[in-house]
Amino acid sequence: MQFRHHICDDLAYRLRAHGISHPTDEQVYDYGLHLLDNILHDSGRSLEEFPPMPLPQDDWNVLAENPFIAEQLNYDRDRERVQWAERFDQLNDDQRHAYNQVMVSVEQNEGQVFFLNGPGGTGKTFVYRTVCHKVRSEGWIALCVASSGVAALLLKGGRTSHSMFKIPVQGLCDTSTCAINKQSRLADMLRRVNVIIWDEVVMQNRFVVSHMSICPYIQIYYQMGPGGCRSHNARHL
Ligand SMILES: Nc1ncnc2c1ncn2[C@@H]1O[C@H](COP(=O)(O)OP(=O)(O)OP(=O)(O)O)[C@@H](O)[C@H]1O
Repeated sequence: MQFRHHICDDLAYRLRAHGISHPTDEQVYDYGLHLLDNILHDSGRSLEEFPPMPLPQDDWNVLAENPFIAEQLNYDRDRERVQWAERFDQLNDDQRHAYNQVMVSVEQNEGQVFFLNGPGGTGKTFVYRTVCHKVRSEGWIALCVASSGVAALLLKGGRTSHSMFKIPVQGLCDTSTCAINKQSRLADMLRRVNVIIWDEVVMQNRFVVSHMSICPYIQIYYQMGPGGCRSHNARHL
């Protein structure tokens, strides 16, 4: 109670951004408790386990959307559509073949895994950007990850795969698991993903690749970059 004013000092602003034009102090503190509870839920705990902490009284879920989902949907769909159309018209035959294979799987929710392989500068990035624009123009989620921070910088909305999927950094083996609680907001977002584009996947430890391809959260990922990666259930393009 003693520190609540300091902990919640930016929440009045956030509530105003959500349409509550004059939030009372009680609303601000209650919203703060709700956010604390959300953070604890991400690690499988809850405020109820920490008496005498008060519990939130209002249902703030209707107000506070999942920030992971909001981030992935925060694209201007009309702009994405225009960018998709520009690129789609320019695809050459091979690129169009790869694009069509992936988009059929995405649209029909087939959950296939593809590897796109080719020499440097042959237009692999061009294809996956076209896929991304199409998916985002439909209001769907395209996750872009890369095995290195530098490669992730080149992707729109890109993150490193370790950061996105909480992949263990050390001691990877065939029983390793990603540190994602299935009740977390990150897991909720992953369950809604339509396509995952994974640049430079061949740089990844083989246990990461084989586990992600059977992970129930993941419907599809789509590898770009030179190299000869193989997987029993991947289609090579
Ligand atoms: N169909 C196309 N029409 C016009 N420009 C294209 C087309 N395909 C690729 N390009 C251009 O060619 C250049 C190289 O393409 P891109 O970066 O997609 O290759 P890449 O295979 O991903 O290369 P790397 O393996 O080095 O990452 C880029 O400037 C891209 O805009």
